[in-house]
Amino acid sequence: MERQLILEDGTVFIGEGFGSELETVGEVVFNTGMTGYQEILSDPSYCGQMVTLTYPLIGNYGVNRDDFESIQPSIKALIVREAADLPSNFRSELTIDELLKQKNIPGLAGIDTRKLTRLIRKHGTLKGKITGMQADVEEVAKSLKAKVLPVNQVAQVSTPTPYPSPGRGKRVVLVDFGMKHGILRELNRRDCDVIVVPYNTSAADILSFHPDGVMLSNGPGDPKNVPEAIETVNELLGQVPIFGICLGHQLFALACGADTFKLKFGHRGSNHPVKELQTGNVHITAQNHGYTVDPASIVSAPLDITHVALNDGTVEGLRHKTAPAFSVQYHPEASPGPEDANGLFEEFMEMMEQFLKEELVNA
Ligand SMILES: NC(=O)CC[C@H](N)C(=O)O
Repeated sequence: MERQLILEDGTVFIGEGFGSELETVGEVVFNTGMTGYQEILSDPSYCGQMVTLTYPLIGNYGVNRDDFESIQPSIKALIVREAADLPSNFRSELTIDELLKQKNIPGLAGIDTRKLTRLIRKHGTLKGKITGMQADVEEVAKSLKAKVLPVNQVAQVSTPTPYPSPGRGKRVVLVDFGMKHGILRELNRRDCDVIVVPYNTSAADILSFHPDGVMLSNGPGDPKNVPEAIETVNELLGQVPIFGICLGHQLFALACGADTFKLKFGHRGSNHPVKELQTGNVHITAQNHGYTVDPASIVSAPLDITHVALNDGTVEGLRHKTAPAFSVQYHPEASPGPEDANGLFEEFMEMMEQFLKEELVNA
């Protein structure tokens, strides 16, 4: 069925609807990964966003049982050049169309995704609506312009109650701001005894689990929309080793007195080069973020910049000057990949071990 994507600036893309027939409004962003559509559409950090994929053929290896990054995808819509309806892969269980129908997510195929991406790069992320052909373009564009998108996405995707993911090793409290399964998978692989807690858990409640370390997950939206978490991270500083990823990194920065701002069109893809300043090593990383830490604000914060993006020089990693705490803007858990930065989980394990030793010495 013919459907259209209307943007707030009045641009229209007419294509073929697939998946759900729902009408939907969201922030339109693009991801440049050549593979990984299943992980992208189930990454809770995309909550409230419509994602266009620049790779032209999506769905060609189907959807499998294992590669989801959350149980319930919270992406608003998927926009593609071509949706493959005959996937070919031994793991494939569903087509992309079947999955989107099952999860009630609209898809739009057959549009010029290159043109859409260039538009977003030029004007910055735009609000958009996927709707039927009868909609009045001018009216929709006007109402989109005036529309304020919801800001409570973290509350929507975080777990409502704590739950354990047991292991015999280090006890890690994982604060769930919209966690990708990949983070839990990496901690479990290292035999961590993980307790996943809601985003608004207090520092006292986190410490009551006697953790060896605290992990701050990725998540959707503006980090400034979760002030309670900034407060919590601030209280935890110095008391327990902390490792933050993406939204967790931004919350860590804000908790240390630094600032964040919104990028024009963000970083979303699987091949973003990041340089580690100390060694000069470059890692190719998976990224998905619209906000970033302001480097000018770090000068007066107790933080060192450890990593920078090679494409645009933005901050990609931070370390606290005195407390055992560090964070990265990119995704060491990869999912879909690449896995260059996976060693950061080892660094976290070592940091927890070191902290424990120092505590024993000082006891
Ligand atoms: N993947 C993430 O955690 C994204 C963080 C934040 N929502 C941003 O867009 O910058």
